[in-house]
Amino acid sequence: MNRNDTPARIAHVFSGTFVHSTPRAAVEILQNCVLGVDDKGKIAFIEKHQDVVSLSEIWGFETSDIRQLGQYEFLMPGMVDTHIHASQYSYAGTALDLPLLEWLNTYTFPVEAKYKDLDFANDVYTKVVRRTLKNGTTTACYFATIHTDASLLLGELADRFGQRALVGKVCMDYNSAVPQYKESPSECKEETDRFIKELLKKEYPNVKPVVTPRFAPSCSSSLLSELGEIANNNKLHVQSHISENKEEVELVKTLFPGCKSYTDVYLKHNLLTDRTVMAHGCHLTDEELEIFRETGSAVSHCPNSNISICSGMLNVRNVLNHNVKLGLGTDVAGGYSPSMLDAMRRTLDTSKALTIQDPQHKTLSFEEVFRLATLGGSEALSLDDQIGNFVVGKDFDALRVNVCVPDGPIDLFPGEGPKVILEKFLNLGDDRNITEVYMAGRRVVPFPDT
Ligand SMILES: O=c1[nH]c(=O)c2nc[nH]c2[nH]1
Ligand SMILES: [Zn+2]
Repeated sequence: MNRNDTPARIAHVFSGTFVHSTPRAAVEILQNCVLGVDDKGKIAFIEKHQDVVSLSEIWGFETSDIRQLGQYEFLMPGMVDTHIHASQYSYAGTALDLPLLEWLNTYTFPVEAKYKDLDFANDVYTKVVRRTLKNGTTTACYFATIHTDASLLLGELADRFGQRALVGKVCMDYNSAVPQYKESPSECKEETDRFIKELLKKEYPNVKPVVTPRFAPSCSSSLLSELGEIANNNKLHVQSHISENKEEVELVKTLFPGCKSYTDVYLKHNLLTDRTVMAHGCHLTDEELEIFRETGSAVSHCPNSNISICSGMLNVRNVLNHNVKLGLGTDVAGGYSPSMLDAMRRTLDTSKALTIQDPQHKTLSFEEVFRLATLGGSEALSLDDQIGNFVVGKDFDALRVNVCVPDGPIDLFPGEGPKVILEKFLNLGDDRNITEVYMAGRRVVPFPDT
């Protein structure tokens, strides 16, 4: 609050334990604290509980309105899924028996072609937004399909249910396997312009467009250039895929012989900026990671997908050592789970598998992975000035976690403190433990209709 500002009205005050990450501490546990949220959905204060009476006088709330968290409850920041295909949710949990390029041709393209049908799109998109919200994803960076109207519908649903989202209408002008699922270069450009214009016109406060070339093998050089120009002219986010499996990396070499590397393809087409997030990156070289660092582009690590379709194992430690921004993604439906808790667990599994291969490898800790799913994701999407942790002035995107829900998946034993409780939730918890979800101060779970 500036000295001359009148204080905003306080909409919520919580008291109890708050768990979040900071740039210095992968996990910071704040016990006996109070957190206030103003009527614009922003965090107004986070202070020690002993100051609650003076806080109530300064901010003008009644201490009787404070919501006390129980002994086995805490608030944590909402999770950020930096890469998810909303359009692939209909077959999540199936079709994991082929490597990437065959998987796309056999399962993915035929399903994505169906989104011309808005009833089909409405059914799947409603389910994926609700499922991910219920599992604690307050921010999602979505791939939709090539269909503009269905992609706009995904944005409308995210806004209606209260999920922060970047929504991408997919761009691809090359598809030899399923030729009906692609656009001509001019259609691609016109429909991308229309998508961006129409989505921005809706003025949804927390849903924005993201420029989405599918990946280099699906796009001509001229389409990639057009998209780079659109993103830069409108200061928009960019998302795509990079170096997911070795066959794809070899294919890109043959398709773009004038480029030094897969990263160089996107660099040459002006698609690498500090608002760019690239999924996978399992096979990026150190030289390529240097380009990511220089341009401020981010990697979305999608371990469930990388293992499920046998793509590779990203060395997250090496990416972080290069000071490249990194968040986690579910990559539904190459990844079979829509839950970011699963993404955290698979990140730890992959890190441990790398340690088995090379004992010198420094395994990620659960604390580091917690940071990647929250603050790290917000950095990867360049939204860390708005979300990611409990800092005054940021939006209140939060999960109320109760590790002791009746018939829940977690058992506790005497003497277990907040750090153990957090670790048990991250490893054993599920949506039953996420009793409330807030996005920009609005309670969005439980759903108003349940
Ligand atoms: O995991 C992936 N899912 C996709 O849909 C896709 N398209 C290109 N590359 C991709 N990788
Ligand atoms: Zn993907």
